[in-house]
Amino acid sequence: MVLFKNQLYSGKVVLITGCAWGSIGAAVALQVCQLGAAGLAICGRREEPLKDAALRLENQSKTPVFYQSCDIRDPDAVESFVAAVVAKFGRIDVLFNNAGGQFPVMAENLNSKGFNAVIRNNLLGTWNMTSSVARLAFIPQFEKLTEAEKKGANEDDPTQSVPCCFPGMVHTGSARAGVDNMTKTLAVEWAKYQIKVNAVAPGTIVSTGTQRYPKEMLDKSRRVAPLQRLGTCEEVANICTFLGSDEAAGFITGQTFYMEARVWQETSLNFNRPSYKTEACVCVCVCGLNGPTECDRSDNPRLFFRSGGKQHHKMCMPKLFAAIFFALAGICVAGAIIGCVVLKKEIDSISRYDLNGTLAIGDYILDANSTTSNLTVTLRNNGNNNNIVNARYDSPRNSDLRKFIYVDMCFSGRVFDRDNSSIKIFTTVTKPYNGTIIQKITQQYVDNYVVNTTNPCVQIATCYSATTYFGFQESNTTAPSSFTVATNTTESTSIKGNIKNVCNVGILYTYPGIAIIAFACVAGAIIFLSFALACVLIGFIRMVMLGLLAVLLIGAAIAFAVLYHKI
Ligand SMILES: CCC/C=C/C(=O)SCCNC(=O)CCNC(=O)[C@H](O)C(C)(C)COP(=O)([O-])OP(=O)([O-])OC[C@H]1O[C@@H](n2cnc3c(N)ncnc32)[C@H](O)[C@@H]1OP(=O)([O-])[O-]
Ligand SMILES: NC(=O)C1=CN([C@@H]2O[C@H](COP(=O)(O)OP(=O)(O)OC[C@H]3O[C@@H](n4cnc5c(N)ncnc54)[C@H](OP(=O)(O)O)[C@@H]3O)[C@@H](O)[C@H]2O)C=CC1
Repeated sequence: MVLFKNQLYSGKVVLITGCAWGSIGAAVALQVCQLGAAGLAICGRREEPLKDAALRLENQSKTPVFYQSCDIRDPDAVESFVAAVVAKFGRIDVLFNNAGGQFPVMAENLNSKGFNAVIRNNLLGTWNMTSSVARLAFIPQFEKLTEAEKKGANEDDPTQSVPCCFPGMVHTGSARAGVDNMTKTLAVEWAKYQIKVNAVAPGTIVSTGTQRYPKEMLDKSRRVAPLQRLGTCEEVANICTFLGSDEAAGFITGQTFYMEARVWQETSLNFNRPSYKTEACVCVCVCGLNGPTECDRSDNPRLFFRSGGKQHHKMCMPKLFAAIFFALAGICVAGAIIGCVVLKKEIDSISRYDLNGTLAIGDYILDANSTTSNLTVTLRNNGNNNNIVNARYDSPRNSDLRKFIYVDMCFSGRVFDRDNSSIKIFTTVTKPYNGTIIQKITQQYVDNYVVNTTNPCVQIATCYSATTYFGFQESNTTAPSSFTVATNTTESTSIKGNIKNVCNVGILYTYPGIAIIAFACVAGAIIFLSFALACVLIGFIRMVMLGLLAVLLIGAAIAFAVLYHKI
């Protein structure tokens, strides 16, 4: 590909700083040599890469190459190098200030020495070289021209200047900004010598230099680049060669060419920015009277809410939703706490009957919170079954919502004073709240539960508004004579001491309404909290999808709760 006129650099002596093979400087050098440069001078701190580059350049062109080790930060070394170039080639026509560089570092980790090193490299070094070449070559050469000939040497400056900012490399950003201004200032100041001063800000270029940078950093550069790729040394060389040619760019001066115009601007915007999409932003602008605000100027499609006033508020949709969901989660947590406290209070108020002693006929088991009698143990003289002891249990609060109450009755020994006899239990339910259920439960105990002396506990279920009679009957159908004590109340005292404990009257299921609300609040808190976190972490679209899923889950949970409640 022939980009430039053959021999464009014919007769020109070119000085390029920093020219190791593979660097931008070397690419510029190759082009100018192949375009017929009369002489090339290169420098760098290390001699070996210079020697290598000089050999390659001479192999690929007819241009004689002069190289010398020189640190551009050292003004004396620069002065001596430039003098040597002038001595070697007699003049310098074009200077490419290419040498430079820095190291990636966060500002807070950058010490003064490091900052100074980079400023010296990129700003001071550039100045040293520019000043030396101007004083030792450009200006004297100009002075020697006849009036007719005074039409110019030119200088091309391929260091970057950063249009916006340079996150992660404040030192070089500062330096490049300095070079940008230096370019403009010298272009104006030295126009009288017909020196044209331009700068190139290449963006991120694949080179030996960037190979030393972390891959993530280069990936990020690629991502934010308008063209979604990194540049090549040759592409930078093209613009440099163009600018360095008086013939091609003779009227251009004082310019900084941003090869990848918005790259750093974009990088800075993306620096530490959350990952959610900006197009989902709601822009709430409370506008003043002075016309459009920053919201109007946004590139992204946004929703606007406006009112009068002087302030401007912006809030992104995910954040807005996150705030709402956090608030809802907070309400749910409060509801759950209140529900649990109420439930606990209710559970604590449930009677714990522990008679720890003898239950006598006619004794009452009192509800801890009630002065009314709840459980009455009486004798029932039914004529035929004269050996039956009956207890009657009236639920303590007929008006409340509790449903099932378990009464555990434990015996320390036999109910009746008769060795090795088993006891059969039966219950009779009157006024059942729910005949079917009660019957089922009581039936279970009636049929299956046989108390003997080694397992003397029974459990009897009752329900509110019901009166349950339960009793203990000897399995032996023939009533032993000693049981006749139960045939009348006066003799009932003989069962004293047989029933040791009637304990643990507790609830199975109390205040189902409150329980459901508390459960729903806990579930709601979890769900809303997840929503809020989803908004913050995964963005709006995914959050909406998660939201739909959550709505389904909530629906299923409510349906389950209602069904469970009904059953
Ligand atoms: C996305 C990419 C875009 C841009 C791409 C390019 O530009 S590509 C082109 C890329 N090509 C280039 O950048 C090539 C040219 N660049 C260089 O030669 C170096 O980066 C230089 C400019 C710092 C000079 O280095 P030197 O050794 O001659 O320097 P010195 O002895 O005068 O002072 C050194 C002081 O600076 C500090 N410091 C130095 N390095 C590091 C570090 N890695 N870590 C932390 N700190 C560091 C340290 O304080 C040290 O003092 P100490 O603690 O030692 O007492
Ligand atoms: N590559 C990129 O993406 C970008 C590069 N730039 C700039 O473009 C220029 C070239 O970049 P690139 O080719 O990638 O860099 P490289 O690191 O590949 O090459 C830098 C060259 O400069 C020489 N050099 C560095 N510091 C000094 C010094 N103090 N005195 C003399 N010579 C020096 C190096 O040789 P030695 O080590 O032997 O001294 C080397 O030959 C640099 O200024 C760089 O900062 C700007 C923006 C982006």
